[in-house]
Amino acid sequence: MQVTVSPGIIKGTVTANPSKSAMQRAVAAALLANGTSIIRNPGLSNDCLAALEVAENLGARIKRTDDHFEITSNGIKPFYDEINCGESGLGIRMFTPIAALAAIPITIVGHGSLTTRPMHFFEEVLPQLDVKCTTQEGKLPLHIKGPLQPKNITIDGSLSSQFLTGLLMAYGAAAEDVTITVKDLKSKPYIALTLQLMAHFGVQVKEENFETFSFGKKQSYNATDYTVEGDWSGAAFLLVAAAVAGKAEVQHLNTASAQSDKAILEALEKAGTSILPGMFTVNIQKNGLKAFEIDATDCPDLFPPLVALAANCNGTTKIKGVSRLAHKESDRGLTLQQEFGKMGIRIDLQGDDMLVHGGTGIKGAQVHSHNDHRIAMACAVAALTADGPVVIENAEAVNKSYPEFYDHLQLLGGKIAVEANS
Ligand SMILES: O=C(O)C1=C[C@@H](OP(=O)(O)O)[C@@H](O)[C@H](O)C1
Ligand SMILES: C=C(OP(=O)(O)O)C(=O)O
Repeated sequence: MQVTVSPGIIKGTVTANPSKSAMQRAVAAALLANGTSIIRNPGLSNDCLAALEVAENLGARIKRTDDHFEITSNGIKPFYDEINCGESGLGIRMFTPIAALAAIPITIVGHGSLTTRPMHFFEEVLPQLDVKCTTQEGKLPLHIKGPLQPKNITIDGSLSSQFLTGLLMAYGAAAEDVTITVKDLKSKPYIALTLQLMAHFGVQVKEENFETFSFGKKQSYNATDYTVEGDWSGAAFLLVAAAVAGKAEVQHLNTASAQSDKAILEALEKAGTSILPGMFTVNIQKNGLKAFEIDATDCPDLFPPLVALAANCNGTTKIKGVSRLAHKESDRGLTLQQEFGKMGIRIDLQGDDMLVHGGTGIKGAQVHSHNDHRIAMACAVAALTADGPVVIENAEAVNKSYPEFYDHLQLLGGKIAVEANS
């Protein structure tokens, strides 16, 4: 699919899409519980749909109604010996330890960008928990055979927090008097989100300095009612769109959320935009933009909207944490440099820093998403202040996290033409 975004003014109100990070965790917790859980405001992005399918294959029964999902489960009772996590990094890293709670051999597959992302962590860590595990030279497919036995263990958290999320979720159903110790954990707020979600489903973990995670007496997940929060990661693009090209109100955003990407507010403030955050609404307005400095090590998904913002700020913006981007849906430091380069914006990558030379004028161009949803969305936002239309190839990549994205941008006045069969 090819989408053309023309320069224009942003004005209007929109409701944030549901957070895929929250939804995927809730589906996993509902699978681990006994009974029927209700998930309200459910996400329907590809990553969320993949999580629902995995939960079904691991034993849950799922009923979809107009506005919620009912997930009925009796713990991990796989119907099949294979699960498919689609393109979701969180999905595979969270559901692998969960699937390993079962005693049968299970093959775990995925497609697209997921087939190139690193999984060697499992080969190193799962055998320490009595799970046999093989990969294809550190990549998919994974073959596992449990049952996983929670034990005291020390892991490396520097590549991704998602492996720890998976272990925490699985330990929640089976652990007794054990501790997970983590060295050099990155993306810490995502772990706060995991612990918050586990607590909502009745499982408590004692966390200290994001280094030790202790489980006391054996616990079990309670089936419950859960409403998925609005997604700060997707909304960040809309907030930046307003900051560079007009004004907007984005509703259903919890400013007290554990989501890491609410840090977009800090960047917008540093760039000098005018923000009015309510508890569940953010109003944002263009207001003379200046280059800024921010550390995005713990909120790596913000790089693409931050680059779209920085391209519009006079001066050189410095964003720290670029090494975190190498193993996302694309090598995002490089793809941002390449695609924004086509639009006339120079980006330098210096060690762990990204330098965006903004305020030099954005040019209309033909760009490519590299099958990375956040690259497609960043280019669409950059187009709003370009000197001509920006044509985005492989624009359907947004379906991974935010299928409503182009509709939402249009609701805010974005001029968008979609060509289905290019
Ligand atoms: O737990 C999660 O929901 C996520 C964690 C982050 O990954 P890392 O921990 O690998 O940074 C983030 O980039 C990803 O989009 C979603
Ligand atoms: C990296 C992302 O997701 P995941 O790692 O879950 O595939 C993302 O949504 O940008």
